[in-house]
Amino acid sequence: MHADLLLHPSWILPVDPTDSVLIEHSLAIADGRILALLPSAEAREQIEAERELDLPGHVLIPGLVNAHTHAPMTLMRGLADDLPLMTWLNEHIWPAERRWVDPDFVLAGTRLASLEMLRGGVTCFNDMYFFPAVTAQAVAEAGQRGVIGMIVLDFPSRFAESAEEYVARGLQLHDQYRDHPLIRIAFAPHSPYAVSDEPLARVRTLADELDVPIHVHLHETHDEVVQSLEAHGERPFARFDRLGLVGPGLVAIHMTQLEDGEIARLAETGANVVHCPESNLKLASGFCPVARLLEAGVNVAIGTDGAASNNDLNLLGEMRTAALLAKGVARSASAMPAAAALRMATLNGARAFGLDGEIGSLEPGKAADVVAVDLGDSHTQPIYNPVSQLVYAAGRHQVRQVWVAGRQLIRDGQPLTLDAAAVIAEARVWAERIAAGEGRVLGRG
Ligand SMILES: CSC[C@H]1O[C@@H](n2cnc3c(O)ncnc32)[C@H](O)[C@@H]1O
Ligand SMILES: [Zn+2]
Repeated sequence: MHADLLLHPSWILPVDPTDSVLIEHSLAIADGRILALLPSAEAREQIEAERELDLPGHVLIPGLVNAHTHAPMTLMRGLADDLPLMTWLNEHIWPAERRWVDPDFVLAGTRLASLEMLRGGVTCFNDMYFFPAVTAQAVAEAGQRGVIGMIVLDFPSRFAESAEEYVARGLQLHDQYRDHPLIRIAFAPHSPYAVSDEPLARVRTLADELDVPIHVHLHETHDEVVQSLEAHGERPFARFDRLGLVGPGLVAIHMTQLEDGEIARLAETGANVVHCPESNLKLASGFCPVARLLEAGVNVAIGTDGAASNNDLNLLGEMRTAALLAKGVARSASAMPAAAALRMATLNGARAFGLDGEIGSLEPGKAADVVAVDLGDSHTQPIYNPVSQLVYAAGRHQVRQVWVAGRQLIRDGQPLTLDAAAVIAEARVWAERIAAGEGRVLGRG
């Protein structure tokens, strides 16, 4: 057999149905896809590779999938902290976005986000933000994978005047990326409180026609549910169900407020939930009942949310928070084992966007989105169990090598497709502009 690249790590966590831990196995890549996983002794004998890479002390995992973020908001990291959701949004973030967000902001912010995520082993992310064509362009240029949202809101922004215009601009984006190998387009109506029934019904019809997922903030806080009961006489999830939006294409972000009947309905319709534990904790939004959702058979993925409410895009850290929080919420130490957290951050994320045939696990035939994490650091020693070390002890600086579709994007921790110094300098220019406009003082950092 001929391969372009043959990797020899100490462990491979393929994220297969039995949560295997492969020791002394190798992974072969050819034409951007995984060719084989096999014992290293056999691989060295049977596979003729253009390049071989010994990775002693490293664990290979599938590329991480950040299932919900707002990439350009890296430029608003730390702009407004320690506030509840609606104060944070209405009094700080939305006014700042009205003032600052334009295509250049989105380009600089997405590049900063891509750099952060790639260095942390995130090979694919699902995004919702203004000027999504600019996000898509930046992600494609970085060689990363992205699911980019056709956003819909009732209110105007610099991007669009009306719900109809948001939809029209989204459809143009969908056309533009119809055949792109790395970019997928999904609908992303913001939330039940920012999008009215008519555009939601249109989104549902178009999503069915185009066969794309619908990604939405849903049941993020208790106040959202109360407000919906006052305005519509029903809970937001019931309203979405009435409008025909609840099904396998629904990707519901947050879901901190759930009744038993709603969990059953999510399970029976095959809808997906994205858990954003750190954003929910920081905004004090509530706790997603992840263990109950998993037990009911709901597909649950993990997202960071934006860098203005987290405040990082560290999915390795998010897995740890998700696993620890699930145990606390369920009062059960086995509520989310380490392997379940890894599955949620990889295969479940892929599945939420219909990408599980292509990415999310290390299987022959799938795209070679692969991450090597060095567990040789003092704080991940000794290694009784690499899954445990990865989820409970490792830091993202231990991500050393990253490939997307077989192309290396991070080598020895350094980006190959992004100029880190230029990306940081560009972000700094934006920070100076925003700080000056908002009457804030920046240090030299
Ligand atoms: C339509 S562009 C995305 C929009 O969402 C805002 N946003 C960021 N984080 C959250 C969150 O946790 N809940 C609701 N809305 C959020 C972002 O600032 C953009 O305006
Ligand atoms: Zn969000």
